[in-house]
Amino acid sequence: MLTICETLIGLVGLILTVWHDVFSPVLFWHWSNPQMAEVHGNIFTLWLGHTPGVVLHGFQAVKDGLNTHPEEFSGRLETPVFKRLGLQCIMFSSGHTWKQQRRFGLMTLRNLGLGKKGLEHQIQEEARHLVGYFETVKGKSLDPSVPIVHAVSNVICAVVFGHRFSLEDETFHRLIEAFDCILAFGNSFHFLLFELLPWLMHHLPGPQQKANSCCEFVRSFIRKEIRSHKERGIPDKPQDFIDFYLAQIAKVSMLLQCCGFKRKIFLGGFLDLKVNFKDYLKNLCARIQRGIELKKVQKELDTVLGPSQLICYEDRKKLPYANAVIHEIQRYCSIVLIAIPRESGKDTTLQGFPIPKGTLILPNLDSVLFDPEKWESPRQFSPSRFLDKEGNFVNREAFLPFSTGSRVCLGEQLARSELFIFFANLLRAFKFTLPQGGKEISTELVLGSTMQPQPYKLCVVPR
Ligand code: HEM
Repeated sequence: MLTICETLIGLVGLILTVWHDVFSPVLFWHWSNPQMAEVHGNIFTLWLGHTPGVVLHGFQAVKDGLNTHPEEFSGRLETPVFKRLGLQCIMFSSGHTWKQQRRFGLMTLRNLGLGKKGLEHQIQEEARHLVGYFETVKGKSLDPSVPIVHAVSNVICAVVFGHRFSLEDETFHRLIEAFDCILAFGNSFHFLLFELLPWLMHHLPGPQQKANSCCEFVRSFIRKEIRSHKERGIPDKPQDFIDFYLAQIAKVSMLLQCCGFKRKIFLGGFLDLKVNFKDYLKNLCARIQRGIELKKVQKELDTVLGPSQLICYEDRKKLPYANAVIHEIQRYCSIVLIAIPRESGKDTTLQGFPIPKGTLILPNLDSVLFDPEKWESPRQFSPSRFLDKEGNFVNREAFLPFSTGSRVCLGEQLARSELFIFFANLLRAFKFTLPQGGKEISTELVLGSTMQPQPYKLCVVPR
């Protein structure tokens, strides 16, 4: 009976939703359209089927919403798809479970050497492999996203599993494909149907079944990794995320069981963030080809760094222009249009507007990165906005690609280090040119859970 009701409610929701055209990716884009805020103000409500969603538009609304209401707006929606696919990871959990996972995640990243030499060494190692790979290609035209995806994925694999994979590894390819498939499903119309008609869609053939089997593949891969960690035993000094996790379970197994702390899912969730980063780096390479003064970055790199000097994150302080270019790319590309939606945990008010418990909160990060109140000519690419008159790097408060508040991106520091070290290594070693007779790289982005460039090819030529 319940499932029939669910289906009927879902159908009504579907009609409403399609009518309002709200859930489709095109409209996802539409919500973030500045004209919506011009008409309705910087805080406005959208009805997503029968759920109210409050969009926070522009720096002030996002900052007020996420920083002054850290507790009230720290929940996530628990949706049928996440439940069925078993995606109860740190990113999508709420309340006590989320707090526990977040504390443990931060502590473990620190223990593994985040902000110290330990994790930086992994990134440098991957940068070395990446440069080595591009050297072997000898300037032939290629899609650079493949080796770049491998490099960033390998950093997170080293953190979680304690080892990297070779570019030829079949399982590694399948793992990356599985994440791509899950993300693609998340952007599809079938995802929407699954949210609205979970019972029906669970039994019908279609992309939802493929996404399910991809989740199962990732889970079984992680199970295997956990098994092999258990077999070799936890070293006195844990080496990776799984070691820390197993050690923690051994210490407080009873407590963890009470909290419903699901290790494999957490790790799965943790892993899937590499996809964000991959899109960003793909974007980075595409944008590099356009009007960016790469030569100026390369001149700065040549002046400050030796040709074979190991590049550290700390070096950004001596490379203000390169640092400014990376920041401006990240602002201008704005790969995460809307931060992962939050859910209000109790009735509250925001800038005088009542926000009832259970409201979906949609912080529009794109509108922050292009807020005309905060950025001069925001639609122009201009690294100098991150430099003062003397050419020193300056931080900008509206630079929030990683969001802000209690659920700010957990991997922010890791991502920043990777971006800087990969970018500096690649630009020191290579110039990037279009293949002869090749098409200009399209600046149209592909809309998805993160924005991606159109497929493209480049020649990576040693300098
Ligand atoms: C350029 C790369 C990245 C960008 C732009 C980015 C951006 C974001 C954003 C916007 C959120 C949502 C925050 C919110 O709900 O307000 C988020 C969440 C998260 N990110 Fe990232 N991220 C990146 C890379 C990474 C990496 C490499 C990791 C891996 C450690 C990571 C781990 C996480 C986690 C665990 C969350 C969920 C935090 C929570 O819900 O408490 N991210 N990220």
